[in-house]
Amino acid sequence: MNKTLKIEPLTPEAFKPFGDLIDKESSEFFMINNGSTRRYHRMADVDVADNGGEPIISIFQATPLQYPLSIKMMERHPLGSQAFVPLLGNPYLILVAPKDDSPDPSAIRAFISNGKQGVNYHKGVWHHPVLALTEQDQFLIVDRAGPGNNCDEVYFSDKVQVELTLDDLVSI
Ligand SMILES: NC(=O)N[C@@H](O)C(=O)O
Ligand code: NI
Repeated sequence: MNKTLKIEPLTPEAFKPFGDLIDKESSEFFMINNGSTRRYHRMADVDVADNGGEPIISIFQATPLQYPLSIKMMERHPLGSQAFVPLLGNPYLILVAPKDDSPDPSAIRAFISNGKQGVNYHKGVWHHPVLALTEQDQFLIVDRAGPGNNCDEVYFSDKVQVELTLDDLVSI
């Protein structure tokens, strides 16, 4: 199977099958703190309690991979959600595939965040490990610590060729 992924802009509707957008621009807010602060309330839920899991907050500092990128694998977290919030405002890529026993390479979708949009992968959603586009980019991560295996990785056979190029980046 040969496929070059088309990179799509990140919108709540497009990302809905995979999780939540953590994005002020597409969220409601209400005023708090005597009218000095907007609260963009509950953009996503932290779903990590299965099997005695607890929510944790971490920072990832990521190095960009080489492009064009051949997608060799996808992973999922069967016991919990995983949120990525960009800390430095840089665009980054997101690769996801629908929940299934194994990731369907033909169903992989690529999105680009404008650098102000975070994502919260729902439990069990197949995704590629973080894809920074800027050297040493930083992300706040909210995911799960606890017992049990919470990371399934599936490597594609050599017959599967899924490419990600930056040539046709949607201007965002
Ligand atoms: N392994 C790890 O903590 N990171 C991945 O889950 C990822 O999605 O980047
Ligand atoms: Ni992950």
